[in-house]
Amino acid sequence: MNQPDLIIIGVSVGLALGILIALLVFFSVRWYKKHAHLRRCANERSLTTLPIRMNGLGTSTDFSASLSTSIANGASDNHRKNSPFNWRSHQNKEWLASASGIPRYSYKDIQKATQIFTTVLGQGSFGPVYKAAMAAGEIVAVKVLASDSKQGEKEFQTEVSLLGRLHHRNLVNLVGYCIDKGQHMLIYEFMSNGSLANLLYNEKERVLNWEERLQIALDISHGIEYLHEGAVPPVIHRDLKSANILLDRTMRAKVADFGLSKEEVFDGRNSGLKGTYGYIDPTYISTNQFTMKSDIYSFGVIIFELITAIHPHQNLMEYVNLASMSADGVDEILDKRLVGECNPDEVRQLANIGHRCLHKLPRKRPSIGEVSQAILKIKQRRLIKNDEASFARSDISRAVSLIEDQQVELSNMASMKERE
Ligand SMILES: Nc1ncnc2c1ncn2[C@@H]1O[C@H](COP(=O)(O)OP(=O)(O)OP(=O)(O)O)[C@@H](O)[C@H]1O
Repeated sequence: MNQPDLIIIGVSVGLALGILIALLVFFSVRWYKKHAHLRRCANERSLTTLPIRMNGLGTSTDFSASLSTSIANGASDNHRKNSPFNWRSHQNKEWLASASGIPRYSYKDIQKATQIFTTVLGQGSFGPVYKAAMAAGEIVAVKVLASDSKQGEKEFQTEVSLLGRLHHRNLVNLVGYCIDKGQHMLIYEFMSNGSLANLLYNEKERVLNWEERLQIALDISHGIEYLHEGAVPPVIHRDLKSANILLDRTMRAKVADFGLSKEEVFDGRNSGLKGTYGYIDPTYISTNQFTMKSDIYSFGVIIFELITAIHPHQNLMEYVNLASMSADGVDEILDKRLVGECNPDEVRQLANIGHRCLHKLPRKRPSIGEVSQAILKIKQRRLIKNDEASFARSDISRAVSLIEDQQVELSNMASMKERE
């Protein structure tokens, strides 16, 4: 072999080696990237997995363990593979729990916090509600879903996943939940002044004054405004009523029970309707279509409850229809306890908003944004009037003190003259 041949062979071998090394590096980088991605995914999954608080002591990850177990079982277990309903519902449950971002408590935690379910705050269609003091000291309300409730599980899932992403100062916030020992519980912030219904209709409660009622109307409309216009996707409450408006210790109102898919209302026939009688939009009854404007209708009913303290089951709508016949008709149905204690113009303005919410045609009802604006205007007008009145008051007092000063000066001058 001559020298040029040797050079060609050397260069070829070198090139082949170079290509081999480049390929090796390329495939190593790909392998590394793929594994790094898988590791990241695994980390992300464990980050969104909720820890379970065990008796307030530390945390346990048996929930994430059960998640990975169920995934592994889902892949290997033929029975589960062949029954997609079971598998999907199980997977869904875990996803809801981990995606909601809300603390999960054990049954023991709740048992201890409620002192073995002793203080009952009330009873709803889902089951009893108890007062509880959590390990960290916060007072909460625990709603125990009745185990015989047909839709309990579904409502539970709906509410946990929904509430996990809905937060507003005029909504009753979900602060925890419990799925343990076959029990499902929802843990809410405690609303120490109970429901609006109780405050309006329980004679033992103190009377809500007009300012408070106006503020409550505004708070409710802000809560609904968040559900209709702030939440993505928007949320229709479907069961707005005074029993679902709760008040905190400063009498600020919050909307409760949103996201609960109610059982059908039973009216002697299988109507298929959801909601509470007295608050249901008549258009929904005839079309079976529930829209945001159906929530507006229910809010209209609540507005008239605030004005009259007459319960919808006590012919409220008949009184409201009569009142709508004249501009000052609402004066006749105003809560007797407010007569002489509030500005009749403000009552009429709020009633006017209420009438618009109750319009027979849903498209003629205002949006919740418009309702909030209109209620806010009533409050603003009052503030302006109060300011004007206080300015006028201060003007008068300034004039009086000026006259008094002048009188003192005159009498001083008179006494000086006398002395001269
Ligand atoms: N977060 C809370 N803080 C204080 N009390 C509460 C709280 N949640 C509920 N309650 C009390 O428990 C009662 C029952 O509430 P729940 O929401 O279960 O039923 P409801 O709204 O009255 O009726 P339904 O379930 O038929 O709509 C309420 O009227 C209220 O007195």
